[in-house]
Amino acid sequence: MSATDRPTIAVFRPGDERIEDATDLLESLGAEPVPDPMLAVDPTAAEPRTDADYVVLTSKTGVELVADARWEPGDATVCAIGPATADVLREAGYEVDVVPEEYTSSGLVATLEDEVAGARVEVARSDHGSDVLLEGLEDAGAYVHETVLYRLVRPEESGRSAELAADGDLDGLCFTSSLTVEHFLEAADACGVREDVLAGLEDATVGVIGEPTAETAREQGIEADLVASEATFEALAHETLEETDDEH
Ligand SMILES: O=C(O)CCc1c[nH]c(Cc2[nH]c(Cc3[nH]c(Cc4[nH]c(CO)c(CC(=O)O)c4CCC(=O)O)c(CC(=O)O)c3CCC(=O)O)c(CC(=O)O)c2CCC(=O)O)c1CC(=O)O
Repeated sequence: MSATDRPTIAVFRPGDERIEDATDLLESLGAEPVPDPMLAVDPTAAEPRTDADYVVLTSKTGVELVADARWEPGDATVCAIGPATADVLREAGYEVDVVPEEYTSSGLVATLEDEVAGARVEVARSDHGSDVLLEGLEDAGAYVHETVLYRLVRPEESGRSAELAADGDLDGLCFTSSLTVEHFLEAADACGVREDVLAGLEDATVGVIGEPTAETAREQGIEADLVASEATFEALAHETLEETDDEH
């Protein structure tokens, strides 16, 4: 716990309004947020193909970039990986045709696999998107093309949360993607404290946004205490804080 007796919760969202929203939400729930952005966006200036039957968008960032480029979907079926991405599409004036029941790459594959045989599917996303989506759609018979709209990099100044974790001063962590886990541990390596961080996390609540992130954490030696009941930051924040309160 911090000097204020409020649980300290680290959050790693990109350093735009997403980290501000996350910080505001955690504060409103009674936590002391530790904002430590682990992702920065580096646009490539690439644009989605215009001849696709289906176009898949997997993030708010991707939507903002295509909207800025005044991308026109034409007759394509527009698919969003989850409700947050769908909301940003609608706010930008696009119609959203498909949102899977489970907000993950495999959830999208499950939703589309019966209808995409022979179709051209454009996947527009970052340079770190998972192969599950491309391979799953190809296995369903689609002609899949990926456009990398942006690269995701670790901000140089990131790492404050790793130092706190190494000292046992974090009560909870909210990991919002696989790369946030990897970059958090890279930051720990940069400070030479990986082993202390892993030990410090034993007493903290580790929350992750979805099963893909939980799997990455496991591969890196971090066992998640909870997987959010749906892939939204709101669910992740509430559930991580509840678990943190239960444990302290
Ligand atoms: O691991 C990486 O960082 C690179 C691959 C990657 C993972 N996430 C993003 C885009 C992105 N989303 C969020 C938060 C968030 N995730 C989801 C569902 C979701 N999206 C993906 C990837 O496309 C996955 C992984 C997968 O299934 O392969 C998942 C499942 C959850 C998981 O365990 O990762 C949603 C739902 C939605 O979009 O509607 C959200 C939004 C939640 C909300 O706003 O409430 C983030 C972090 C963040 O918002 O803090 C990111 C990374 C930043 C960005 O790209 O803008 C990617 C990149 C990609 O898809 O190419």
